[in-house]
Amino acid sequence: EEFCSIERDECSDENKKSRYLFYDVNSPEGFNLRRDVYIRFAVFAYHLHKSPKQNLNNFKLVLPPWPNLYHWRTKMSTYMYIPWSHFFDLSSLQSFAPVIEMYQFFDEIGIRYGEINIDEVYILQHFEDMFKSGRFEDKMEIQKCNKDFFTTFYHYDNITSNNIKCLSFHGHTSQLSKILEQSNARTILFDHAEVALHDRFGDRVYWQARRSMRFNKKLVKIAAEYRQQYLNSSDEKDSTILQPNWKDDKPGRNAVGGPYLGVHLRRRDFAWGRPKDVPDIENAAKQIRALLVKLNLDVAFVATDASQTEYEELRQLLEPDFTVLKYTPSKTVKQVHKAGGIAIIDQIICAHARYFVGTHESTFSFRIQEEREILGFPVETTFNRLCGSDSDGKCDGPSKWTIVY
Ligand SMILES: C[C@@H]1O[C@H](OP(=O)(O)OP(=O)(O)OC[C@H]2O[C@@H](n3cnc4c(=O)[nH]c(N)nc43)[C@H](O)[C@@H]2O)[C@@H](O)[C@H](O)[C@@H]1O
Repeated sequence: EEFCSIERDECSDENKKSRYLFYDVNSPEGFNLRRDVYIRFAVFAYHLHKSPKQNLNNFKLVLPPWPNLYHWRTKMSTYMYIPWSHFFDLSSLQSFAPVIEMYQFFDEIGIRYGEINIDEVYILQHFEDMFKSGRFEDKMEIQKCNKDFFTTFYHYDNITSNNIKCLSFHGHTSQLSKILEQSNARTILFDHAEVALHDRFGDRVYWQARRSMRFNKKLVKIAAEYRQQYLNSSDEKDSTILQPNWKDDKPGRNAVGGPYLGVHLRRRDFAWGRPKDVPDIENAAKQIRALLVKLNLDVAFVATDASQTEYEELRQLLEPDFTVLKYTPSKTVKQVHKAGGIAIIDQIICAHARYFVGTHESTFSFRIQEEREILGFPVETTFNRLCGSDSDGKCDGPSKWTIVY
C-alpha cells in the first residue's frame, strides 16, 4: 500500500523508504500528561532510529495534532489540529528523535485531501486480570476490545483503517517494536498510548528527550518580558541562561531565580476530587504567606486554573503585606497562543522563580519541576508542594526526580 503515487513519481527516494509511527492519547487526558506520553514515544523513536534493522530504523514518529482539550474550556473552532510547533520548538524536538508534524506526513506521502488508510491500528488496553490479581508482568496479546476503547483518528474525516485491533499490553513502550518488526505495514498507529510505560523513567535518555523539549521561542519571549517588567527577573540576573542548543547545556546547580515565589495552584477537578491533598484558598494563602516570610520574599507569582473569584480571594488574604501576581494574557496572546501557550508561559515564569511550590500529583507542576532541574536550581527550591487544609502545613513532598546527564 503506497501512499505517494510512485507511478506519478511523487515520492522522493527518502520517502519511499520511510515508515510512519503514529500514536494518540485517551481523549480526556490533559496537556501535561500528553507531554509525558510524548517523551515515552520520542524515546521509542530514538531507539528505533538507532536500530541496525532496516525495517525499524526508517520509522518517523508523527506527532498527534493537538485536539480541543477538555481543560481548555473553549468552543473556538481554531482549537483543532494544532501542530506541535505552536507550543514547542520543532527543530529542537527533531534534534533528539525523527519526529514530524501531521501536515509534514501529508506532504511526504503526497496526499493532503484524499483518503488515508492506516495499515494497522492497535488500541492499547490493560490486561484486566493483572489489575484484579495485582500481579504485573510484561506481556502483550491481541484480545477482545474492552468497552469504551476506540480511536478517533485525531478527528480527521479523511483518515481511517480497515485493520483495527485491540492489544492488551503491559510493558515498556519500546517493547512495541515487536509489532513493528513483525509487520510490513508502512503506517502503524497505537492509540491509548498512555497504557505503555516509560522505558526508563528518569534515566539519561529520558532527560535528553526532556531537555530537547524546548518551548516555542515566542512563548519564551513573552514570559521573559513579563519577568522583566513585573518580577525584576532576567536570565542574566537569575543565572538561568541555557545554551541555544540543549545538547550544549552543562550540568550544574547554580541557578538563583528571580526574587519571587512561584506557586502552581491547581483548582477545579483537583480541588473537588482531592480535598485531602489540595488546600482550600484560605489555607493555600496561609501556606504561601509562611513561605514568603521564611524565604524573605515580597512577591508571589501564582499560576492557576482557579476562577477569578478564587484568585481575588487569595490575593486579598495576602495583600497588602505581599504582592500577588498572575499572568493575564492580552486578547491577541489568547487568540494566537491559545490556552496551551498561556499554560506554558505560566510554567516558564514559575520555573524561573527563586523557590517553587506546586500542587500534589499535578503533571502541570511536575513539568515545572523538570524545567527547574534543566535550569540548574538547587533541589530543595523545586520539589515542594502545598499540603491539604487539614495537614497543618506538613505533608510529604513530591518525589525528587533529579536530572541525569
Ligand atoms: C485529574 C487529571 O488531571 C490532570 O491535570 P494536571 O496533571 O494538573 O495537568 P494538565 O494535564 O496540564 O491539565 C490541566 C490543564 O488545566 C489548565 N491549567 C491548570 N493549571 C493551570 C495554570 O496554572 N495556568 C494555566 N494557564 N492553566 C492551567 C491547563 O489547560 C492545563 O493543561 C489531567 O492531565 C488529567 O487528564 C486528569 O484530568
